Amino acid sequence: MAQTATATAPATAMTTDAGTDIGVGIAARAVDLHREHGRGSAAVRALRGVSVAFAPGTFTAVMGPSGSGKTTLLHCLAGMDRPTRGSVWWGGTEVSRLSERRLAVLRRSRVGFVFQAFNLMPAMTVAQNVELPGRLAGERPDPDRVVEALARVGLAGRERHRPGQLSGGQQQRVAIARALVTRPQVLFADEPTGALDRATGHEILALLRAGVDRDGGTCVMVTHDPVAAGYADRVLLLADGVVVDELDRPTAAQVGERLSRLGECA
Ligand SMILES: Nc1ncnc2c1ncn2[C@@H]1O[C@H](COP(=O)(O)OP(=O)(O)OP(=O)(O)O)[C@@H](O)[C@H]1O
Repeated sequence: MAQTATATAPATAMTTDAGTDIGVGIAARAVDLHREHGRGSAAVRALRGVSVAFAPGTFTAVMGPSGSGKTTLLHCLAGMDRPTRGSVWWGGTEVSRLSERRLAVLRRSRVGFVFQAFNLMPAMTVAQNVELPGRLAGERPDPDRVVEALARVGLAGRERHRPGQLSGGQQQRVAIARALVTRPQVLFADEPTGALDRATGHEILALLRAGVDRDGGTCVMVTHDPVAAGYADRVLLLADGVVVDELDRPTAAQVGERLSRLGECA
């Protein structure tokens, strides 16, 4: 794709599929997002017109049945996948129109991503893992930032350990520090507690919640777990590639109930 000038977001309030007015102060948003995987008769319409906005300083959980498009939405929002149609914005920047090169540079500084499986390099130290994305981008590591990022996730003093010397929860903390080291506008997390036991999962969720409450970050998390979704300010429910419902300040019980209703409809 040709390199394009940075476009400016329209200064109008917007509405999600569920009809909630989000307003103009947004960290990220999707506008009429469509994503088709494959072509012709084998094509799968993973997203079929998702419009949603994420206000700064909020924690959103994305839920829905298997195959409803959660990961596809997260990847499009994080600039890791390109929508077939529609647009993705980070603040006033239209991400979906950027060249690959500009997108890669911007993605490094503006968003962080945490995976279920931690994705750490076992032969590297904790500090080297946190520095790695910057090094791959040709940047000189800033040791103070690495130390600060590790302190924020409760791992001060663990810089020289290897991932194999840490528990699963601590490894996920390293992955979160790696995602936060550039102080991104939005942290995206795909099932960040999926590989952890319940107690450790709660520690990670509390950490994500603190990143929003204490540091003013914005977090968007895919999860299958209603208890995890209970940490969020808002839950978006996806089914068949569209947002079908939205819950504000949800309890785990409310989320579970809506999910089972969705399951009955599926
Ligand atoms: N690379 C791909 N090629 C073809 N189809 C894909 C690809 N990625 C996803 N899909 C399809 O798109 C649809 C949405 O997938 P997606 O992974 O976004 O759903 P999900 O809600 O995250 O599912 P799960 O909860 O099982 O992880 C599914 O039907 C899936 O099979």
